[in-house]
Amino acid sequence: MTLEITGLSVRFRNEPPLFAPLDLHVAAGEVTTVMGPSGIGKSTLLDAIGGHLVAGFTMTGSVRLDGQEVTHLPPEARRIGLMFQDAALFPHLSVGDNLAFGLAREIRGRAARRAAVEAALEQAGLAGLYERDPATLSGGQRARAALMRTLLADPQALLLDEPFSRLDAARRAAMRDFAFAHIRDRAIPALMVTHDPADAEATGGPVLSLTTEMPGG
Ligand SMILES: Nc1ncnc2c1ncn2[C@@H]1O[C@H](COP(=O)(O)OP(=O)(O)OP(=O)(O)O)[C@@H](O)[C@H]1O
Repeated sequence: MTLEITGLSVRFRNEPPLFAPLDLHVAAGEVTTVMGPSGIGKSTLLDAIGGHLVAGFTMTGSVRLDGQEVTHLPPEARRIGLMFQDAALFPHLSVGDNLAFGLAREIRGRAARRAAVEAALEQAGLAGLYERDPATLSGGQRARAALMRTLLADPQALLLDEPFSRLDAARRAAMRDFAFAHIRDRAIPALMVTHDPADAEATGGPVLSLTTEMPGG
């Protein structure tokens, strides 16, 4: 799976575009880091790619997954996973049911779905916590559960918006390894917004700096 962005720009109402038109190719299993000053439109860029732009914002340009144009598809048809720093688990569902909520529809039947969730919990270092109330998890456990819920939807691409910024240094490194290993294993392209150069370095991938400078201008 590859992610290809061509001439993408976003504006709010009739204001000037947030950033210069963007061309970007993210290879399978690669994480491209998006950096840039506060307010330049990093989160908005991810919203545009995922199809989640809020009212008032419009985009031009195109988003393709494996060569297929998804620009005009609703978010659920794009199958692009989004993980952000405040990703919350549903408080009224157990940890396991939170993950089951994310589970791809292709996995059918109670037993098969339960088994898929148990396996995912184990991979995330959360074995045995299926019935737990999310409120009783540690911050790191919650973050892993939220990331796993996103991964279980079998996304074709992953958008990470400061996913690790609430974690302490040790958990942060562990979560990064966990996330990047999944991205490589599943050979999906990923874009990660971060303010932390250490996050960018850990990806081993390219860094994209959003700017308002127009090319040649
Ligand atoms: N609902 C909204 N209505 C109007 N303007 C908005 C709305 N949401 C965001 N903006 C504006 O759009 C611009 C881009 O915001 P965005 O959150 O994408 O920036 P960012 O680069 O992710 O910033 P940060 O690094 O601070 O998170 C900002 O100027 C912001 O004020």
